[in-house]
Amino acid sequence: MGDPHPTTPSPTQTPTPTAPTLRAQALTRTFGRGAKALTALGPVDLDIAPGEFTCIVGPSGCGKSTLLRIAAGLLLPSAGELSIRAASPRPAAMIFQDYGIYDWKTVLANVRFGLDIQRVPRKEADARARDWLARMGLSEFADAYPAALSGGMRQRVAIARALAVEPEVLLMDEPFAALDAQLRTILQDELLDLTQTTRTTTLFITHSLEEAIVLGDRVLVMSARPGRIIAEHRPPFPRPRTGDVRSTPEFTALKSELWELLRGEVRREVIPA
Ligand SMILES: Nc1ncnc2c1ncn2[C@@H]1O[C@H](COP(=O)(O)OP(=O)(O)OP(=O)(O)O)[C@@H](O)[C@H]1O
Repeated sequence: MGDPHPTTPSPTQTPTPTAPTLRAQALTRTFGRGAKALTALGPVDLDIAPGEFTCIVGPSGCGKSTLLRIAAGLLLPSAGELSIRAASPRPAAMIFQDYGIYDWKTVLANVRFGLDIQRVPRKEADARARDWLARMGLSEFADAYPAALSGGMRQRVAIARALAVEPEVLLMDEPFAALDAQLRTILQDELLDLTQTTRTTTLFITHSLEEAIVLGDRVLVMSARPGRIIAEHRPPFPRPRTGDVRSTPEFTALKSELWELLRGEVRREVIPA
């Protein structure tokens, strides 16, 4: 049997300049068994370079969350593999659509949560959590409970909590989907600002093409289930960029191009062949 992890690239392969932080190879996930088995994802091959912000768009049910859950280690692949190249044993932090924060903990305790798990000393953890709350404009809510916060503020708490642990990889599953359009735009701009400073390697799932184009170094389009990557685009906006790119003709053109691709896949999902 051949070595599944050859160390020397074959002559036909172009060597990658930098080893990817996240790599998926022939990744597949099936749910259920026998006649009821449903292939949700794959095969997916994907490399994400260090510091790269990759967005994935695709029709509902095409396996986007499944891919992210495998990356987070919450789910095992059925075949293929996904590996994260990182220095720390818990390199990834995840942010969900429904915030995933604890109602019974104060805002400060929520932001400190990941640091407590990492056994960061209390004083340092408090200071780092307060620093992130200040960056997210939430200092005055440190002692409040999440029930007292708006949806946008809760999502800021979730972002602060994820970034406070200084993750090597950030996994975001439609983090702004529950917010209204104006707030969504504001949080997109904030995230743009933050991630351009931290340069955290990010995999971001969204239904919104605008969001993907504003935020992503790369936008990947997935097919209808079982989700495979069918196209890749690089928004032509140099970094650091701002939300102003939304009003450029290039933005509108790319959005139309992506929608043309996606429309076919959404139709396939709604009206299967
Ligand atoms: N634990 C599970 N058991 C059985 N089926 C599952 C499970 N998780 C996901 N699925 C199925 O796998 C498919 C892909 O689901 P997934 O949530 O990954 O899609 P998605 O692209 O994230 O969808 P959406 O955009 O609607 O959130 C769906 O058909 C879903 O019903």
